[in-house]
Amino acid sequence: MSEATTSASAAANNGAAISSSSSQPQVNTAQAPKRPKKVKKLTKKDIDEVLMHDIIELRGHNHWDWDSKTPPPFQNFEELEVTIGSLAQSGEGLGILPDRGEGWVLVVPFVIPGERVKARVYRHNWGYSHADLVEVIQPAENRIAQDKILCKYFGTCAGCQLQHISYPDQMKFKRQVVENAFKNYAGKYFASLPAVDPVSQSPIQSQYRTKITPHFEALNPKHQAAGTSQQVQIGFMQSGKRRILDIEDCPIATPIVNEGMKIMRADVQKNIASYKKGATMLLRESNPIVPGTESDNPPKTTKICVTDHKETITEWVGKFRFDYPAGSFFQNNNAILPSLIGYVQQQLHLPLSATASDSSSSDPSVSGNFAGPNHEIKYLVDAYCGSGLFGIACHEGFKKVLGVEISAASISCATNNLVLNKLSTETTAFHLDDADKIFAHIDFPSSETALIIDPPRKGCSDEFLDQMVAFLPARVVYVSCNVQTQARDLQGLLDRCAAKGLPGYKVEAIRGFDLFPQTRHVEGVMTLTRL
Ligand SMILES: C[S@@+](CC[C@H](N)C(=O)[O-])C[C@H]1O[C@@H](n2cnc3c(N)ncnc32)[C@H](O)[C@@H]1O
Repeated sequence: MSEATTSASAAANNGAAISSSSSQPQVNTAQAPKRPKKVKKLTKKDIDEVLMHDIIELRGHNHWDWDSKTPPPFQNFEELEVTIGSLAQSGEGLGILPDRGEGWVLVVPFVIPGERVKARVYRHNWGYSHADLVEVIQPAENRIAQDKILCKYFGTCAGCQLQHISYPDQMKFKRQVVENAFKNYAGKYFASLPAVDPVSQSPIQSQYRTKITPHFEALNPKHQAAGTSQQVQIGFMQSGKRRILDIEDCPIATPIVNEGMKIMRADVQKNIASYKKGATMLLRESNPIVPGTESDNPPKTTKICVTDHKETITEWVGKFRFDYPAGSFFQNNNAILPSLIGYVQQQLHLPLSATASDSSSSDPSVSGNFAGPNHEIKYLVDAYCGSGLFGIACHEGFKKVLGVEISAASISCATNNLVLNKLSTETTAFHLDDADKIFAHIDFPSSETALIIDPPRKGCSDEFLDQMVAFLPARVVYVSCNVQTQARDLQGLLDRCAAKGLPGYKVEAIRGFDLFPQTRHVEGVMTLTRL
């Protein structure tokens, strides 16, 4: 059973999306999440706020009958029947309880809109409660049959949210997630945005993750002292609980990563008594060149699983080789990278007078590479460049490329990747710096410069957007694993332009890429042209 919060008011104190000073819970749907001066890690508040947008959309209004003292209209751990009305961005189903309170909402994982389900409530917020799925009473016609579900841990493990949904339906859901993000967090400009394009599919929907990070906890010393036998749990968090689920293999991870997991599990199990604390393990696929074949064209590669953060990973994206530290950032779905890169490249080189329909007409997962360089745009800036993925793979057609990254280990790999890919260090360079200062070092003419932004989940800081508006690159391609902060940043950018009396940017295209099949996550790519 899940840990319960005993009163709605206690839960509401955590759910800061709801104003506790007002007698009615409110979400300010007109404004983007408040941006701290220097952007920090995303908090539960931000996540609750995203969920609240989805709840308000389902209820059709933001009027509530409760104040912060109102307890939920049922007992803790009560089992309730509800019909699922929609899927939240979290991948959880939302259902209104018509006969309990006025429109109290249940948040239930692993369900599909239209299904009648039984769920056990365990944590309450102001106007909604989280519940474990107990039973699907009336399954949706499109629910994947239990014996066809990819993973035996699905429904218990917190890692995947969508394995019970067909892949085409996952794509429809993710497109909606992207659209809702722009509606809720760039609402002022939503009417002027192009329709969100269909999500580009991953060529494989299982065995795609090149990196996983399972956890384990040390044995409980009290049980050890009493000589009670204990089973060490090595795996991922359980859905809705703060407990680790023991997992022997993960069907969305690549085969070599699963082989590595077997070896690592056996090692941890054997030596568990020596661990004072639990830990998170790293398992990452690497494809190094087989020694002696370096001068072959192409050289032979092999697959290994790396577990040491400091080791170097070798990964191939199309014709490019990327070496990077095992513990640093790199995209986790190698199979979709050629089409993501092809699309970003195509978007960078759109004619500056392109229309939205020009830019979104082709499905990059089918068409592949870009049509050719746009001679109006000669310079490329790669902000948050990591180990140089976009700067290197998209360098063709640019006179100069400059990348900036805050991790010293990544930047030294990015520089080494230039050499590995035989790119000139005269025309392509990577600098160790804060992206907030990226334009301080750039003497490219802004009307001939394209900017790639690929920040962490928290998005860009105020300082980053301020300097961007001071520079005004002619083309921007913004890649993000968090479409809510991406949309918030778009609004921040356009607001800044308006405040300065500048015409701002036209949004050419918004498209999701499915880097994370079977999960709720989607990568957003947005293309802007300076007006
Ligand atoms: C989502 S990753 C993208 C990396 C790269 N574009 C890729 O696709 O491999 C974000 C990167 O931003 C870097 N980063 C975070 N904050 C930064 C900052 N303030 N300035 C520059 N880089 C930053 C991180 O170290 C990380 O490598």
